[in-house]
Amino acid sequence: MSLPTHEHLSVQTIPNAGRGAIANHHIPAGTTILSSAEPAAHVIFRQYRKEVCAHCFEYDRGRTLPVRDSETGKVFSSDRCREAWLSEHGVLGNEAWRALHVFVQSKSKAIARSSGALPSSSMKPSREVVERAWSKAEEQVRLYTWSQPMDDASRPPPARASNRTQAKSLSQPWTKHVDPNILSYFLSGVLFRSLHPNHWQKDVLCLAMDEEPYRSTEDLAAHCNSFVQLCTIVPGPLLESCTADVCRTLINAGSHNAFGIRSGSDDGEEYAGYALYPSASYFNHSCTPNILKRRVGGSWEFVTARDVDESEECCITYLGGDEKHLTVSERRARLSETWGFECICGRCLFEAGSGVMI
Ligand SMILES: C[S@@+](CC[C@H](N)C(=O)[O-])C[C@H]1O[C@@H](n2cnc3c(N)ncnc32)[C@H](O)[C@@H]1O
Repeated sequence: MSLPTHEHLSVQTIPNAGRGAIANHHIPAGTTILSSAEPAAHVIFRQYRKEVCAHCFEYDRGRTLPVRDSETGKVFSSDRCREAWLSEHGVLGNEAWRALHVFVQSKSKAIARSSGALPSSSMKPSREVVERAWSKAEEQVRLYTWSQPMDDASRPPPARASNRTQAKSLSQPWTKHVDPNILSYFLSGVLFRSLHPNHWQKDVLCLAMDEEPYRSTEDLAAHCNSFVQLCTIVPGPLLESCTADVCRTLINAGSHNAFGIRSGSDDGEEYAGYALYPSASYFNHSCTPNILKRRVGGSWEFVTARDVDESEECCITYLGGDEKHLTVSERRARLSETWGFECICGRCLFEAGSGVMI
């Protein structure tokens, strides 16, 4: 695994903030220092599925977009976006999205009843509980795979699987609750892993990982169930990429690195989903950022907000526009709640240490 290098930026260690993006040289205001590639994984939340373009993420104030692919359920801003999306995902990708669409449609009544959410406790699961849940999910996948007609003689048999255990496994709760948002996020990442194995290895596996990403035991169960369900849905050639390791990486990386898919470029009101952009994930947060980000289609551009000195850290803001005016303690509380860190940017250190109300 290697860290990315850019014309304007190097990735370096930042005291108490992991790694960050440092300017290689003086950069004048208004310079585009980075354009991200397409996301490695993303989700457009189900309630926005008719309003956000699956290719360029355009959202037009709730307008239903004009081009719809009835087989995958995706909508697009234009035929061009649809064509680009189809060629990007290839035959296998199309087949997988079609299969997911059929599965979700078949569960739509149950999804509507539960509104996609499990009743939630506030208990964060311990690491031991997390490991146990994922081992169980992997076992369920093995049992399911074993119960299917063999089209692949190389599949390993599950350990100690009696017919009774198999039958029991197949009637487990993982078949009942369906979360289309998690399924969609997983599938996009599994496809990326399958279509771009080098980028997965080089770019995704280097990201900062959240080792405790689950908000509650129900949240953990929803992710494990989605993994099992996805294994029963995806076409055979994708199974190699549809593993617990891949899905867990997607969760752990997404938790610390994902960008919101919002209306407008930066501070939009509607939160319609999120996406993982590995090359753009080395920008730390500052409450007085020197870098502005703007969405260009399905990617992001990063532009210097002012002159940046050689060796200065380049930072964006993780806060929304309306959050800039909060006090230091309010900003820190938001960042801690959403991102899990105590902000040590210059503004926070100054305000926290200078008698400004905290
Ligand atoms: C998108 S990543 C940024 C790159 C990351 N530092 C790395 O090593 O890959 C976000 C994580 O960086 C750290 N971070 C970013 N901004 C920070 C700040 N202002 N203060 C402290 N930690 C910060 C937090 O751990 C946060 O979860």
